Amino acid sequence: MSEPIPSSTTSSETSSSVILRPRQSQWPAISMEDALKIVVETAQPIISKSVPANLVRPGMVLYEPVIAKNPIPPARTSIKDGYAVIASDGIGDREVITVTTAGSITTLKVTPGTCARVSTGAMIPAGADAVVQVEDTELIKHNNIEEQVIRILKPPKENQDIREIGSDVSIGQILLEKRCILGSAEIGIIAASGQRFIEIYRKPKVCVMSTGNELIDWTAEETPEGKIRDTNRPQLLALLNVHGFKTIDGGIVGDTREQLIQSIKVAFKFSNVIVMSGGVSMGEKDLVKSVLKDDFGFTIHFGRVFMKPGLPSTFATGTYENNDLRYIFAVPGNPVSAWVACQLFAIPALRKLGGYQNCFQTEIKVRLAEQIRLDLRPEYRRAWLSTTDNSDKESTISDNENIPLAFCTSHNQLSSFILSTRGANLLLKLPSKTESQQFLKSGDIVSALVIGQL
Ligand SMILES: Nc1nc2c(c(=O)[nH]1)N[C@H]1C(S)=C(S)[C@@H](COP(=O)(O)OP(=O)(O)OC[C@H]3O[C@@H](n4cnc5c(N)ncnc54)[C@H](O)[C@@H]3O)O[C@H]1N2
Ligand code: MOO
Repeated sequence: MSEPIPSSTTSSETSSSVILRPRQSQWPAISMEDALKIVVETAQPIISKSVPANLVRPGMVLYEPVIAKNPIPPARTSIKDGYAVIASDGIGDREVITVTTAGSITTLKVTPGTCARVSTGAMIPAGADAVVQVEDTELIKHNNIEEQVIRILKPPKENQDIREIGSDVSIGQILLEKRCILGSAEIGIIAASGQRFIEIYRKPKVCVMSTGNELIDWTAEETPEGKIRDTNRPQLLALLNVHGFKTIDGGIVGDTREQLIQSIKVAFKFSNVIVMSGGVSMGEKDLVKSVLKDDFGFTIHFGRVFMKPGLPSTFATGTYENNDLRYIFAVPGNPVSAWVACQLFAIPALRKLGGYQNCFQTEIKVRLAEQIRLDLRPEYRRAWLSTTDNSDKESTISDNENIPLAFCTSHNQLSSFILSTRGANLLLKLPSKTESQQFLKSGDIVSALVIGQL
């Protein structure tokens, strides 16, 4: 856990009194590596809850393994539409003594020289030990309604085309491991397991609020002079929803200590995590860190991170009213910084809280489609992956050319330029510039975080 640089400032000095504000940030700009380590080490999964099996949904994470309550299949069933026979009878004519279709039961027994007509999925009648598919038979006698005698044309082998009880899954078998993330396949497996209740990790509820006197709601018909539309709140609510988290809209909060305190208190009534944007830098109205530290007594784990965009990103935790740990991600107000910082810090923490084993975005190697001027800070540049397929010229291209190309979404990558987020499915991880390296060339290979559908 990193502590702020010792400072002689008091709580009143970090208030709105502009003449007293510190002229240098009190918060060391820690490395991205340290910040991410702090975030995932601090975030601890919340408790579990039991949900009826028919209410499990994609994205839920298992708190306990799912165990088979019944064997699959639960009875000996036919794999084919055909005839259940006694294998040792070999080829020849058989009297059809009964019929079983999927879901029906017969008490009749197949005896030498007889057979039962069966459908795929039907129970095999007692006595039979093989199924002969209809294609390998011939109809010999019928009464215009029912088959009476059929001929087996190919010698059957014992157990042919029969699924034995429990041959797919036995009782007590672990079907899904603890921490498994449920998708459509896993939901099907849960349905087959016979379990009626499933224990899952409780997902955190996240309140999203925007701070700033300049903000008006994005639904407003007009933008009054001096105001701007609150874009961060809808953007971050949607981002969190895409990642499967339940969100609460905390609205717009004015830049006063009282309004911040009041809004955070209300948010804590409904959520254990707050993502708030704005008010974390050096301006006289940037009160968020001070409110969290001085009014809520929260620990500020970091107040700046040496990265771009998102330098003043802040992460704080503390308890409020009960002993549950509350988490606050205070991301910068610039829309791009807010979006990137939420992806980099809040999403991994929320995934950890929700029981996910792998909290971070998938990282891939990409080839730069253009030259990039490096920044003093390590940068997360918005980009999209080319889907050009090179498979037809595989033998003529080098290994590097096989690495997919990434195009920056725009040349303008300022943190205020919201269009730089448009279409981005990657965040390129660019290193800081050095004396010897000021640029990356077109064709250079860099790592990138996957943040959208490829
Ligand atoms: N003297 C310094 N000034 C600034 C520094 C610094 O280190 N020293 N850091 C800069 C960096 S980097 C960033 S990023 C911004 C972040 O500042 P804040 O988090 O305090 O954000 P605000 O000042 O409240 O707003 C910044 C910018 O974004 C607009 N904004 C805010 N909220 C929203 C919203 N919900 N929707 C749309 N736009 C929003 C706001 O109007 C400002 O234009 O600080 C730099 N300054
Ligand atoms: O870090 Mo700020 O987000 O560069 O603009």
